[in-house]
Amino acid sequence: MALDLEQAMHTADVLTEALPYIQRFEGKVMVVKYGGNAMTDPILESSFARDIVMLKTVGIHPVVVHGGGPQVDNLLKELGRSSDRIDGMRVTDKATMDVVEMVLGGSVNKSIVNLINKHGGRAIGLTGKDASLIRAKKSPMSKTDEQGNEQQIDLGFVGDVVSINRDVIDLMIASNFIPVIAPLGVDDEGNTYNINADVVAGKVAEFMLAEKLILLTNIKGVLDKEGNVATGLTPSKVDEMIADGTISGGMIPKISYALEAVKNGVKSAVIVDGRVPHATLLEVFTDKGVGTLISRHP
Ligand SMILES: Nc1ncnc2c1ncn2[C@@H]1O[C@H](COP(=O)(O)OP(=O)(O)O)[C@@H](O)[C@H]1O
Ligand SMILES: CC(=O)N[C@@H](CCC(=O)OP(=O)(O)O)C(=O)O
Repeated sequence: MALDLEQAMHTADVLTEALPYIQRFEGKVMVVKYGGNAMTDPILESSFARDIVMLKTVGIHPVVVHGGGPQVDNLLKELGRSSDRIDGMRVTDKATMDVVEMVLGGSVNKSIVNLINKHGGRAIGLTGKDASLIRAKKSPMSKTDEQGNEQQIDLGFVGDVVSINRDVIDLMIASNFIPVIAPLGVDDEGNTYNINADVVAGKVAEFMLAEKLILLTNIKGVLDKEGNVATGLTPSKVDEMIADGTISGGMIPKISYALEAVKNGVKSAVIVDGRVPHATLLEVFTDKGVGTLISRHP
């Protein structure tokens, strides 16, 4: 009996600790990017879905943007195909684009929607093509070779975000739905583009002037040369870390677009370990949020 009371007091403490955060964030938009690498375990998937439902229930407006890179890799492999990545971007030819659309706009999007709804949320899945939510253009890319010459790289159907039609998201929020967005975009000619999910999350956060951008991934945060979680990152420090190879691969778009989102009006962005159960709740409702924080007011 005494133990039960102790447990109940602990629960009361936890709820009380959350109160100022609930009050502060009520009515605010939070964009949560759910990376394919964080979708690995059914327990973690459920804890993610419950966190999103919890945010909505206390009056915050979560907007989910998801990835699914490893899931695309799996289907490509089953089909006997593969694709290269350059600085975290998948080189996407027409046949790869079809697979990307099938996986991100299909199975991955629907399973996240299903999971959130199973936990009592009202999620609606959409891709950037629905109501032209994500206007895109072909992404130009260049890289400096070992001789110091700039080389143009053709990434195929990889897109950059031109604009986000926030009316669509506002409408869903106003009707109490949780938007779950797959990172596909469309241009004026109707071409479909594969866009890195971190880029889409950063841009959605920017266009929504979100309170927070939470990027869930499979590592503790941005690691410095010594392997410690880096904090207080500035654009020039990040450029330095990319140039010397400390930041590479999928971390390049993640940190770059998180910085850009904050520069363009998002209050804070945080790169957190999605392998920790309830990583989103910890980040939003406690002081114990961990990972790499980028904020306008350090
Ligand atoms: N400096 C760094 N700090 C942390 N992770 C890094 C760094 N440089 C490269 N990475 C790689 O970036 C990965 C996260 O990016 P990515 O695989 O695209 O994840 P997600 O699927 O969550 O978007 C990490 O697992 C790690 O391998
Ligand atoms: C252009 C590009 O790289 N697009 C990504 C989109 C999915 C994604 O970003 O998934 P994660 O967040 O799980 O890495 C891809 O094709 O893998």
